[in-house]
Order: sequence, then C-alpha cells, then structure tokens
Amino acid sequence: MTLETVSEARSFGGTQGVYSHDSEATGTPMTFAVYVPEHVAGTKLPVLWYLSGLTCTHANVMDKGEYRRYCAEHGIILVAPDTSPRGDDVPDDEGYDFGKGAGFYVNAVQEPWAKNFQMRQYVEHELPQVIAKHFPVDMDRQGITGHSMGGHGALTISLRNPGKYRSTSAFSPIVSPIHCPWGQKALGGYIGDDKSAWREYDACALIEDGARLPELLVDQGHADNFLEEQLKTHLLEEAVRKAGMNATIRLQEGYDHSYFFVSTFIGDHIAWHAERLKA
Ligand SMILES: N[C@@H](CCC(=O)N[C@@H](CSC=O)C(=O)NCC(=O)O)C(=O)O
Repeated sequence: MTLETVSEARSFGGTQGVYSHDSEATGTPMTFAVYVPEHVAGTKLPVLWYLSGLTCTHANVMDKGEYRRYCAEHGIILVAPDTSPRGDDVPDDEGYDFGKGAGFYVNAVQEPWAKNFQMRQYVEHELPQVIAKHFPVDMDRQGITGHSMGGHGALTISLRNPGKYRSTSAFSPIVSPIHCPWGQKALGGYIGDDKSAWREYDACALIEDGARLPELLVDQGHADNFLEEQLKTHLLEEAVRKAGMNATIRLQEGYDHSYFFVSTFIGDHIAWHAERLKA
C-alpha cells in the first residue's frame, strides 16, 4: 500500500496534503486530499470524510471549501476523495453527470463501468484502510459529509453502515436518486434496469426500508437551481418525518448550489461534527 505524496503545504498550523495510490477497487491510481491539524505527536484525531459532487476531483473542496481554519480549531482531520476513477483506459460519457467525475459512490455492475467504477468499495473500505495506516486518525471517531452527489454519498454510506460514522451531515444532497434525472441516469447506467437494486443507493428509500441515523444535519440553498428537479429536499423531510428520525434540515435563503454556499456553512458543520466526535 504505497502512498505517493503529490504536494504538502502548511496551513493554519497543520498540513494540507494531496496523495496518490494504486487502488485495488478501481484498478487505477486514485488521488485524495487530507488536512491534518497541528497536534501533539502520537495523538490520534477524529476524521471527517467530505465527499464531493458531480464534476469534482479532490481539489474543489480543498481550493474553495475554506474548511482548514475550522478543522484546525476543532482538531479534526478532513479527507476528500476523488469522485471517480480517472485515466485514459477508464470509460467515460459525454455528459458531465455520468462516467468520470460522476461515480455516484456505487459499485457498478453494468459493462463497461464495472471494472473501474467501484467507488462504494473504495470510499467505504479501501481508502479508510489507507488513511488508518498513514495518518494519525482515530477510526472510532469518524464523521461523514458531502455536497450534492457527495451529499447523497454521505447519507447512503452512513445509512448502510449503522454505528460506523458517529456524525452525518450534508450540503444540498441528492436525497433520492430514484426520483431525479441525475440519479436515474447514474443508477440505470451503473446498476441496470432492476429498480429494486437502486434502493441501497437512495437515502429516502433506505430510510423507508428501515435504516436510521441517530441524528442528521442538512443545509440546502433556497436559491439552488437544482433544488426542484434534482435535489428534492422535501422528499428527505417527508422520509425523516415518517420515520421519526432526528434531523435538522435547514433551507438557507438566497444561497445557490456553489462553493460560496458550502464555504459559508462548512464552519457550522465542522463544529457540529466536532461536538459529536469529541463527546
Ligand atoms: N457543470 C454542470 C454543473 C456541475 C455542478 O454544479 N457541479 C457541482 C456539484 S452538482 C452535484 O453533484 C460542483 O460541486 N461543481 C464543482 C464546483 O467547483 O463548483 C452544469 O453546468 O450544469
């Protein structure tokens, strides 16, 4: 499990790094970003996973998410994986919403995607092992968050793994891929026509089918162009209400889908995760 350091820079007393390794899950090199706050040598820190949205690499949140000040303040490591396998041999689609940059955090079973698009395996299993081996993380104190397609990833991964993540939040998540064009294209393409197999990749369906989180925080911009057609926050509100789940879902007036929105509320989310991860 060799790790290549792509870059490292000092920031807010800690280190913002970018690293690369050969992934067994995707069969490709994978790049990810990790911020490690200043800490006493030998101590282990809680870790927050940040999953990014369509068209993103590890770099979007690193460049525009403005999380380092808050991670440094709360002593939280933040890991940002890529959103898909990359490389000349990896199949792609003409659209921005499928193929490279759009792995949807699923294990594809359809060809030609199945060989490389194993992002569920990568994010749930392989990358955590790499992080545990190479960084000062306390794997008993993991939280997960994400934006848009990454919000969908955070919700579904946490719902499928009860107890693994002590805290779960999301920014403008795709709450029900089954019910939106982005999700229907992705799940149809990666998983196939059997819609019953889509349910494990749909936060609302997972909740309907009995999965629960002890708590949830979601922020959604009210002026988000994708809200009505793709994100459909009201479906999550309905699902958590019916399930009696403890969820705070905030509609933020005037905010759109961009990183101007994410960076505005990321401090709130990191503080919220820190409270639960350090309890
Ligand atoms: N290019 C597309 C929209 C792509 C887009 O908005 N991507 C979002 C995530 S959308 C859901 O997962 C994003 O995070 N973009 C990266 C960024 O740095 O802003 C279009 O033009 O419609």
